[in-house]
Amino acid sequence: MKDKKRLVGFSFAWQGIQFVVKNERNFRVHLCAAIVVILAGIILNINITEWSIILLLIGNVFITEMLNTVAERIIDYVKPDVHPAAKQIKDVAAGAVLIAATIAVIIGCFIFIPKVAGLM
Ligand SMILES: Nc1ncnc2c1ncn2[C@@H]1O[C@H](COP(=O)(O)OP(=O)(O)OP(=O)(O)O)[C@@H](O)[C@H]1O
Repeated sequence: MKDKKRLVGFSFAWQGIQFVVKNERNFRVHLCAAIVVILAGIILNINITEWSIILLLIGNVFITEMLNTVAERIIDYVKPDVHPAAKQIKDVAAGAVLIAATIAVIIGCFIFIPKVAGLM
């Protein structure tokens, strides 16, 4: 019984992931970027520490993007008229994504630029 409940829980979680992939353009952009970075990691043979950092950064961007979607959906569900609090919630959530993505790009450059430069 507990196992069945756990499986149903996973299925709802999977539906949540499918939802953002299907409905959130920005999530798809991050997903494509993650695939490119993973391919680059394979080609450039990055080490286990670098993989750990890259995967943490990718996960961080995905999670932040999903929480941004949660904030947007809650506001849209509650359907306020245009309201400063609604604007602040959406803007802060979007700001979190921007910070996560910017840090991922900067650290990605730290890891990949020396490797690409080493090939030249
Ligand atoms: N109810 C509202 N009241 C005030 N400002 C709002 C409201 N809804 C949205 N906004 C403003 O419009 C911006 C864009 O909102 P929107 O819901 O289109 O999200 P988005 O960031 O474009 O996300 P997505 O493209 O993923 O839907 C918000 O960041 C916010 O500044």
